[in-house]
Amino acid sequence: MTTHLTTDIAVGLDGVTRTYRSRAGDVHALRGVTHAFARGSFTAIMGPSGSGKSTLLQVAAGLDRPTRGEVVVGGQPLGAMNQTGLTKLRRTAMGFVFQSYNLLDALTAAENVALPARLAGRRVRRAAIVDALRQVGLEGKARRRPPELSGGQQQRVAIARALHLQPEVLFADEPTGALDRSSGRQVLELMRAVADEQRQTVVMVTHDPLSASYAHTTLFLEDGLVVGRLDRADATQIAAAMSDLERR
Ligand SMILES: Nc1ncnc2c1ncn2[C@@H]1O[C@H](COP(=O)(O)OP(=O)(O)OP(=O)(O)O)[C@@H](O)[C@H]1O
Repeated sequence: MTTHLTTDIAVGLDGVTRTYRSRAGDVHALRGVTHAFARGSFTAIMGPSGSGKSTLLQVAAGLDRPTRGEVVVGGQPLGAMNQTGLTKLRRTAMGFVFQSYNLLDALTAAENVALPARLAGRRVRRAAIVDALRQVGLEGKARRRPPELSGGQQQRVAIARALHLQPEVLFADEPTGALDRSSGRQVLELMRAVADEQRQTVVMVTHDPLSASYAHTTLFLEDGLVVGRLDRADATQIAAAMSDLERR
């Protein structure tokens, strides 16, 4: 992967393997994954349990190092970075959203959104916080604390927190896993809008074909390899591809 080709690639994986060594033997969680996540794309990652989805997300986000291969985020190869550099890049270039919202109950929504920037020692602009909350449709809830918000609203605060530093890429692991259908839909529509309107890049692990149908592209993992891909597919097509995989 040469630098002049990476300008429109938010996250690039080149021959990535990840082997966990354990007393019971080696576990090959990723066996050689090469994929370019284009800037402004929304990609869902699906696959049977144990196929390597979480490992892929962790390695792409620099939370875990590949055994072999290279990960490039925003044009920067992660392999060449030390822990301090990686932490800095994660704070500025990446946002994270998980099934559990990980908000602090003692802080208001606005303070939760501002927290990563504060931890990174950055100046927090009030206007940027208001913008981030507006982007997720919560401009009127800035002073509420998480216990005073619904699950869907809390997840949207978590997304505002992830987006407020304008990261290159938003990584999401089962972001709607704890939400009812209608709140889940709002969160998925929001992530799609983030990609379509802000040209930010979203990579989401999910078990749910309906969630995956909000993405532009679904990648299918099996046994540590990307074994398939669907573009602009609906939930029925994605579910059919998943059951084919699980039947093999
Ligand atoms: N820390 C670890 N040590 C040893 N093996 C691990 C470790 N983490 C994951 N694995 C193994 O690596 C493989 C891939 O795991 P991973 O969690 O990436 O799969 P997944 O597709 O996210 O699964 P699920 O859908 O069940 O969350 C599995 O066989 C798992 O048991």
